[in-house]
Amino acid sequence: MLLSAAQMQRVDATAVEQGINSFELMCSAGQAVADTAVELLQNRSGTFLVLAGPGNNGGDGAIAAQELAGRGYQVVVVRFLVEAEAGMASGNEAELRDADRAFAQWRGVTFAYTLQQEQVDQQLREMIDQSDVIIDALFGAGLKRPLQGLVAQLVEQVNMACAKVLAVDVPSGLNGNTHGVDGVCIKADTTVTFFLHKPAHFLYPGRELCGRKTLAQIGLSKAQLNPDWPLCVLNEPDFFLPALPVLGQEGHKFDRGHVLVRSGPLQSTGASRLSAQTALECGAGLVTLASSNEALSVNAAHLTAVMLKPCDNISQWQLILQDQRINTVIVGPGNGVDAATRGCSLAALQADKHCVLDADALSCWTNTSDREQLFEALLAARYTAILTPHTGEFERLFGELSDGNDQVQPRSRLHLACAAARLVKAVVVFKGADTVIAAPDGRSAINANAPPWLATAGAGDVLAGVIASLSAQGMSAFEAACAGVWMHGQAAMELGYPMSAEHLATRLPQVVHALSPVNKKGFGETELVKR
Ligand SMILES: NC(=O)C1=CN([C@@H]2O[C@H](COP(=O)(O)OP(=O)(O)OC[C@H]3O[C@@H](n4cnc5c(N)ncnc54)[C@H](O)[C@@H]3O)[C@@H](O)[C@H]2O)[C@@H](O)CC1
Ligand SMILES: Nc1ncnc2c1ncn2[C@@H]1O[C@H](COP(=O)(O)OP(=O)(O)O)[C@@H](O)[C@H]1O
Ligand SMILES: [K+]
Repeated sequence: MLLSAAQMQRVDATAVEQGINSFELMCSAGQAVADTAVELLQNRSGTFLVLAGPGNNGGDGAIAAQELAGRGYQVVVVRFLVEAEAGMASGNEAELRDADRAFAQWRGVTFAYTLQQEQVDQQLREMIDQSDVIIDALFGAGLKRPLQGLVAQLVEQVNMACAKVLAVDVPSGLNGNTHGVDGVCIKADTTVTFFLHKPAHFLYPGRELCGRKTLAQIGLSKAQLNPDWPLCVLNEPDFFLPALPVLGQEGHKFDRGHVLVRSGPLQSTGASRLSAQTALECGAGLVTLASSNEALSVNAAHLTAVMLKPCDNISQWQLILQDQRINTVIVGPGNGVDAATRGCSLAALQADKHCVLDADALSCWTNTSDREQLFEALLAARYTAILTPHTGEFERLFGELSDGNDQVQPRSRLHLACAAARLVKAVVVFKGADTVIAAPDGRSAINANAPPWLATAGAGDVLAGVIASLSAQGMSAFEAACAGVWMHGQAAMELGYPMSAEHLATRLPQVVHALSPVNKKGFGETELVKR
């Protein structure tokens, strides 16, 4: 599970309400920072510089300093305080007291600066240049505004320094609520976080700014979580494995679903074939490609196990949709940005099928009344549809969205995907380097296993295919989308760079195979007991 900075602060407060000593939490956090800092030195001797901010993030830094000094390392501490404490204080005196207690335990020298000071001076510059590991304990969950003045300059100096940088909780400047950076931010080699990661650690730019991520347990537990918080997870197999398709011993191919894919016209049939082929190879029982008569022979020349059906107009499409055995439909890949794609998308949504709308089925709603028609059909659909937009498609479809939480500005891809999912009651797979999968009930997942070479022509068509395949085999829309996105990234990782969408489509079945519980079950074996 992932928690925003605000939720983490709530966890902290709940812990205190439940009788957990907040200073002990800080001591555990500081010790974890020290452990990670030592690892960064890689068994060499060296100097640590702790840059400590005015809040509890700085307190963690002070505890780490004392711990490191106790282990015999040379440590320099610089504390940045608010000049007029009363005017600038966070208002939470208990938090300030913990940080002050931490500094009271620090036995070494503290160089004190005020945040109002205008420039990084020579002394500070030298301390940065002479250190081997810089511990960034400036700001964590309590960051309220962009870094300015002295700290902004300081961050720029640190980012240019040769020292390794260890960020405490988050790299200072990364906002744990908006998940973004407004202005400058520390670029860390390693980030140590406590209890649970934040979405900002896995969304860009945070994912890159954090460097390696480590998680330390400091005495918090599920007992401090609010069960009403919508689930946000890192998309990993543990999350979707229990939902993967299970095959009955006497199962029929129709038990594993029948996927219908709408082909593009003669000059653009490849995309839908990639989707269809992937859907079949990832386990769907049957796949049919509905193709115009003029494209039929081109499609036929490339397909064997995927079936073909002629379909020249919306009436024929609706007739095909009447087949009750077809349980899942893909519309969009290579289909064309036109009225026919709009009509076929609406008909699919109205036909009580699981629907994956991708590519042109997301781009063809060019005016407001078109979009309203789509949104109405999505809201009325019997099954939760799955939309798979990349950034351009998302912006065309959803434009300016409000997620009802206007205090969090600017909104990240996570906020936008969740808002879109809620608006149209569909699962939204917001594709990118940090693909977000959002469900209408507020659940969300951030995917982090996809390598950059996955961005290749046709990769999206393959993704639509695997998601539809899993959906056809009985997985819920959200779980099918999460599993499909992860498997897609994993297949690309296994292939390595360079890679084409065709390679991806042929590799995906191996990923499904490796994860599927059915391959561990030993079907077809007859146990013969001899006495
Ligand atoms: N369970 C938890 O949540 C725990 C949290 N701990 C630490 O506590 C941190 C959160 O502490 P706080 O809530 O005190 O917050 P921070 O220490 O992140 O910062 C708050 C202080 O910074 C000031 N400030 C915020 N943005 C500023 C800006 N742009 N320029 C100048 N000043 C700014 C605020 O006025 C306030 O004084 C976490 O990040 C973590 O490191 C740990 O001590 C262990 C337990
Ligand atoms: N930098 C990146 N790192 C990892 N995955 C990426 C990156 N950029 C794009 N992707 C993924 O590549 C796929 C591209 O899909 P899409 O944009 O629909 O391409 P196409 O339309 O060519 O099929 C998506 O799954 C997306 O999440
Ligand atoms: K920090």
